[in-house]
Amino acid sequence: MYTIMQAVIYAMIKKDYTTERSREGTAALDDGKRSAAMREVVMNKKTNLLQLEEHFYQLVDVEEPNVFHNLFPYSEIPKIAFNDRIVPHNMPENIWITDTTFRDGQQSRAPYTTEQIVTIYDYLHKLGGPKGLVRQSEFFLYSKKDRDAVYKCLERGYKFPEVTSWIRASKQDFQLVKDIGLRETGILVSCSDYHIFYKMKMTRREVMNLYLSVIRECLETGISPRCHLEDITRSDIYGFVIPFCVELMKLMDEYKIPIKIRACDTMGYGVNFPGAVIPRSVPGIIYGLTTHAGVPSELIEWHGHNDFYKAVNNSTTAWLYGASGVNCSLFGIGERTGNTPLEAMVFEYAQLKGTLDGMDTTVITELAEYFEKELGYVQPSRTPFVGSNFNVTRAGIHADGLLKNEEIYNIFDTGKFLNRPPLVSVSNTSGLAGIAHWINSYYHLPKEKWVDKNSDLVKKIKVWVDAQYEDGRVTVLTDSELVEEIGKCCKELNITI
Ligand SMILES: CC(C)C(=O)C(=O)O
Repeated sequence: MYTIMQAVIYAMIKKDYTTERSREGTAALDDGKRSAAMREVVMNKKTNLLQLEEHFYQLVDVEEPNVFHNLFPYSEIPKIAFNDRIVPHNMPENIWITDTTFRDGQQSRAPYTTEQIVTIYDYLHKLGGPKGLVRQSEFFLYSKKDRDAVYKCLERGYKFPEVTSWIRASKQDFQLVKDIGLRETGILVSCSDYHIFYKMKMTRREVMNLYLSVIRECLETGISPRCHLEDITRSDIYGFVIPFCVELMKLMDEYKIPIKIRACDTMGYGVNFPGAVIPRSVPGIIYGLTTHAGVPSELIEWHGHNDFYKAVNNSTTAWLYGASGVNCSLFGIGERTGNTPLEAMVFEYAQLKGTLDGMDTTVITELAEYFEKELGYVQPSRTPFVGSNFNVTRAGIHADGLLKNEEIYNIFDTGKFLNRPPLVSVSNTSGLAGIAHWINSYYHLPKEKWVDKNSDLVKKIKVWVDAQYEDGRVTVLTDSELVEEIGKCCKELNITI
């Protein structure tokens, strides 16, 4: 039972919250007095808080679906609305990446062979480093081929990425997870009224009861459930998600088995702008889960999609506001526009934490090469970190800068971290500096042997390059064309490089 003081605080909070909700049709977030009171309650009496939340956040069992047509009017572009409620930063001390290359990733392309899965899994292990920052990876268990891949990955004996599963939510499948020797499984618990009413044709109460009974069955088998709250960015956070998560936390207390919450931004509607309203606000959702549903950070993961180009920023935002995990797929390969690219979050991690903590970023280049050679997957050339042009400059003026000091036009030491030193490609806009840089980097010339942009060789090549474009050429020059021409010019000038 909670104390009278806590009850008073809650009455205060509830009054405030209810007024806000009716005023703005959205959730209460933070403001000075209330959050201080909340924090005090959280820090002093966690269990009591959960009891209080239970009283406070009851399921709102609506008769008609709330599909937020004010934010998502289907025949118009979705809207981003603001109530200017600001949520405090709350980055957990430990943050990490989880992987869905073999689940969401594989859903959107031809299946990988068992051998390919094992090779990619090896790479993920190496990339995550000794601290296992690529912490988990999830696998289908549907077919024999899926299960073979799991067995082969388990045989590797790596602690990280931990192999987890994705199954149909049924007793037999929970048993299968257990028999294979896995500890955790993902379970689909779609949470927006789009899914509850239109897809499942149920009420919120019915769906919640169904989910809770399935999760209870999973816990009975001794398996830790990871609840994938599909379409959370179109869901009623306070009317469904939080009451549901409060129930999940109670089950966790009862069974003493961790229950994870994966917040799935299925359609990529999440935004990270301060003061945006839920359900689109990523900070607001994470705040609601940690503060109102009492879910510990280490049990919250964000799963993003890139429909509005926001997958990376939203995932970083989830970290910043209290989710320990971000769920990603390699190169962002996933449904429609894809998921949060795993390699991007490696660099987000390093930027937020000031260290790679042992992650081996050169593996990203190896993986990109593997995907190209083995799977025929060529990265769009301008893709950050892995596209053929990500650190290639064309304009002469930029090449001039690169020649003077690489730091001017390269994002970081890409040679060191990705085995990809910056390059210039030669075209009509490269200028003398571009050609000089190309020669120096292509032939790996030591600094003392660098050719200067005013050298006879560079001037001669420039005449040849200009002539190509005067004849109407529109493409960049290939390496072999340049090598041939440089060879000829060196002969004529009687020099070697
Ligand atoms: C199917 C669900 C879990 C998902 O991946 C998503 O919502 O994006």
